[in-house]
Amino acid sequence: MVIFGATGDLAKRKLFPALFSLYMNKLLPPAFRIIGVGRRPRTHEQFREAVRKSVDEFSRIKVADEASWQQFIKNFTYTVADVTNPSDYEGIKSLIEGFETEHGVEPCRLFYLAIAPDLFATVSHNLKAIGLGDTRGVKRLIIEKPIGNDFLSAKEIDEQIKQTFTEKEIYRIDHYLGKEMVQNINVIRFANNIFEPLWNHHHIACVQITASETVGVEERAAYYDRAGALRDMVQNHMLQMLMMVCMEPPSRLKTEAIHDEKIKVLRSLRRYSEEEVGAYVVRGQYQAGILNGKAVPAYRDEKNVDSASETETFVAAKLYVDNLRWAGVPFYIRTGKRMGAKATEIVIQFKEMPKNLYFNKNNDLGPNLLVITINPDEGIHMVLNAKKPGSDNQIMPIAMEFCNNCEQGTPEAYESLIHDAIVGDQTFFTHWEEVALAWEFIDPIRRAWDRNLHKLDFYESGTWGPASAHALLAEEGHHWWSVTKERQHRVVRATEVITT
Ligand SMILES: NC(=O)C1=CN([C@@H]2O[C@H](COP(=O)(O)OP(=O)(O)OC[C@H]3O[C@@H](n4cnc5c(N)ncnc54)[C@H](OP(=O)(O)O)[C@@H]3O)[C@@H](O)[C@H]2O)C=CC1
Ligand SMILES: O=C1O[C@H](COP(=O)(O)O)[C@@H](O)[C@H](O)[C@H]1O
Repeated sequence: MVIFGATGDLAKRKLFPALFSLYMNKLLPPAFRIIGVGRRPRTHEQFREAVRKSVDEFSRIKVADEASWQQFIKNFTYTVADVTNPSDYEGIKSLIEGFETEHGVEPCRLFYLAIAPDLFATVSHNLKAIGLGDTRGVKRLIIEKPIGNDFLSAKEIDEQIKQTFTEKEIYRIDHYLGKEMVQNINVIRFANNIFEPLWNHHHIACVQITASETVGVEERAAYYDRAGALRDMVQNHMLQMLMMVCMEPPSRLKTEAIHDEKIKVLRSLRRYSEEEVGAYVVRGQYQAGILNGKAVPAYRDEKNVDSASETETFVAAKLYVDNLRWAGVPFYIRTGKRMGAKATEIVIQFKEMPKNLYFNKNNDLGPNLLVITINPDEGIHMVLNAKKPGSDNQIMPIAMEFCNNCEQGTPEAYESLIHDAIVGDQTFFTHWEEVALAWEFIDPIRRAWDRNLHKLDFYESGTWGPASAHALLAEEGHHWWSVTKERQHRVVRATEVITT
């Protein structure tokens, strides 16, 4: 595996720890080599020390003994190369071929582009020019999101990389698809007969998908201030979770069948014109506030952010999937930085009972909820109504709960995805058509905001987004649910969370 961008943030925080965990779980091939590439000069030793630091700091599996560490790290080498310079690929080529000859193995080459998307085409082109693009054995290209910054730029990148790699050789990472509970959505839906008959507009009132973060822009302003939350999170992760919830059962558990069903969801996703965007999509930017007892600055005061930046750090939207299954069901999505808690979760809110036999002055009969918690807690819980102990007809919500990661740690998303790329399973990678359709949905929203047709709202750090994000649901008589760990036996309204 050649990692372009081996001196960068992604390699440090995600790729090296994932590789180490795979190694410790005996999920790497018996003979492998990791070739790190970057422009910064590094000796092999310095590179290996950087990998060790990253594993110590970020890996879920820690180094337990020096002997196994040495066995692992001896497979890492580094070479300096500027990917825009074709002659710099000579060094990479000789390291690859040297390894293959030494071990007498057929080529099985994975090129991981942990670099900016505007370099994807250059690398693919240069790999082909040096003869690394047409191997006898296996070659695969692993690329990160976001691919391009709109449909046209993504298409251009795609056409260029396809001069070297076929669709079947391109592994587009959306790390949310590597998360255990995102992969579990299909199983929960298609392996439980109690859910599938209810999974439609007859029984579901609305679906809410939240991916909230407490972190701010951190060190990534150069990228983020240009991208914003719409491109950074909605175009990929949020729409991927939506597809997993909405897709029809695939004819079989094969990559193509699953991709086909996901693509159909995006084809049914209602598109908004630039003029309509204001009625369905809210954008926000964080202001200063208090998070975990600590004062945090406004987005505009963050390092390397333009002091008049209009970049959105929060998006909420009301989406519709216009097909027979989902006609009329609102899908509310929200994602943002510097929010009240780190939580990724999906709430399926079922319709109310047709008649309330338990009507009392408290009006305490709430809807049933199925909550899929993705991060940091992994699990599912169902919120049901039960009799309040000792009362006559008072009702209280109770939760039936399964925790996926309480007893033992589960693999990190990058572990699953790197492993899938090694064994050639594209199921949890994004097909080009998903990328294209997602951009076609996103582009008018972005254009409407660039034209300032709809205003940017502000929210205090540590809260749940601007008031307009709550109004979006109130119009339909809904409100955001918050069912996080601290409140697992109590269902509270998001509005209460703000005030508590
Ligand atoms: N960081 C994250 O959490 C996430 C990142 N991504 C995506 O991953 C990719 C990498 O992101 P990230 O690691 O954060 O970025 P960084 O800016 O931290 O790292 C960029 C890397 O690219 C290398 N690089 C840049 N230009 C060249 C060049 N001309 N020749 C060779 N190497 C070059 C740099 O190496 P050097 O300086 O040594 O040349 C560095 O290793 C991006 O596409 C990003 O969108 C996606 C999801 C999350
Ligand atoms: O891709 C991205 O995801 C992270 C959030 O990922 P998570 O696994 O911690 O939920 C986000 O912080 C980042 O901006 C974005 O590029």
